[in-house]
Amino acid sequence: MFDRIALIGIGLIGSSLARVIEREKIATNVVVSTRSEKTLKRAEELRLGTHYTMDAAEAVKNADLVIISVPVGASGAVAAQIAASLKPGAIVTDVGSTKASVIRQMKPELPSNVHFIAGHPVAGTEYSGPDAGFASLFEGRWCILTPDEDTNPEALQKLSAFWTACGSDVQTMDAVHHDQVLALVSHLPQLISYNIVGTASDFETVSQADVIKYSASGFRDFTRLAASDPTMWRDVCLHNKDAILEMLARFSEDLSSMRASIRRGDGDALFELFTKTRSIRRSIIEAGQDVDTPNFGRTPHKD
Ligand SMILES: NC(=O)C1=CN([C@@H]2O[C@H](COP(=O)(O)OP(=O)(O)OC[C@H]3O[C@@H](n4cnc5c(N)ncnc54)[C@H](O)[C@@H]3O)[C@@H](O)[C@H]2O)C=CC1
Ligand SMILES: O=C(O)C(=O)Cc1ccc(O)cc1
Repeated sequence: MFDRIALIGIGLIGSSLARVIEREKIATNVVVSTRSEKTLKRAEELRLGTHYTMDAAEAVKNADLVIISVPVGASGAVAAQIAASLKPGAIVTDVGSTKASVIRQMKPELPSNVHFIAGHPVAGTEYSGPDAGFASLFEGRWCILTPDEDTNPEALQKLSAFWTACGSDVQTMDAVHHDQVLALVSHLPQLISYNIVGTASDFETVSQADVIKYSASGFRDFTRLAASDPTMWRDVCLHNKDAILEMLARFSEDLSSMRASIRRGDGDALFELFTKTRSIRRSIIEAGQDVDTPNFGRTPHKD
C-alpha cells in the first residue's frame, strides 16, 4: 500500500500501528522515530520498524505516509521539525484525541505540497509506551478523519484505505464536531474518573486498604481510566478546553439536580432518571454494541 511509512512517536498508538502495519504488510519500510533514546532502543528490540532514528526530520525523508503519534500539545513542534524534509505529495496525519487544536497547530507549519489530514483512532487503553501496543487495537473501532475544504479527495481515500487495512471503520467528521462529541463520550468520563479516584484517596474516614478491599467493579473501572497517561490527558484538557468546560458545566448542573432530589427525598425523580439511563444502555446493546464484553464500544460485528 505504501513504500515507506514514518511513525513519529512509538508509544501505545504508534507501536500498535507498527505491529498492524507489519502484520498486514501495509508498507515495505517503516521508519520509527521518537525523542527518547531509551524508547527508540526498546522499539528496536521489539523490532517495530525497519529503520530507527531520533531525528524526526530524517525519519520523514522519502516517506509516503507520516503518522504523528505524540501528545496533542507537541503536534505543532513536531510539524515544524519535519516540515522542510517532507516528500512532495506525502500524506501527513496524526492520531491525537483532540482535532481542532491539532489542525491549528500543524497546518500552518506544513508545506502546501503535502496532504495533511488529521485523524483519531477511537481505540486505546490505560497503558502507554512501545510495550503496550498490540496489532488488534484498531479492529472494529472507529477511526475519525477530519478533512477540511482544502483536503485532496485522493489522499483522503488513501488514508481511509490505510485505516481500513488496520481494521478500523472510518468516519469523516468536522473537527469542531469531533471535539464536542469526544468531550462528552471520552474526555468527560476520563475526568470523572480522575475526580472520583481523587475523592476516594482524600477521604479521611475510609482507609486506602478499605478502598482496595471493597471496591466494587464500578469503582475499579474508574481506577482503570484514572491510571491513564498524565501527560496525554493534561494535553487533552488544555487543547479541548471549551468543549470540556461546557460538558463539565452540564455535568455539574445534573449532579446538583440529583443531589437535590436525594436531599428532598424525591424518589420519583431519582426513579425517573435511573429508568431513562437504563433505557439508553439497553438501546446501545440493541444497536449491536455488547457492553458486557471487552468489545464494548466496538462497531457492530459484520459477517
Ligand atoms: N492512549 C490512548 O488510549 C489513545 C491515545 N490517543 C492519542 O494518541 C497520541 C499518542 O498517545 P499514546 O500512544 O497513548 O502515548 P504514549 O505516551 O504511549 O506515547 C507517546 C509518544 O510520543 C513521544 N513524545 C512524548 N512527548 C513528546 C514531545 N513533546 N515531542 C515529541 N515526541 C513526544 C514519546 O516519546 C512516545 O514515543 C496522543 O495524542 C493521544 O491523545 C488516541 C487514541 C487513544
Ligand atoms: O481505555 C479506554 O477506555 C479509552 O477510552 C481509551 C481511549 C483514550 C483516548 C482516546 O482518544 C480514545 C480512546
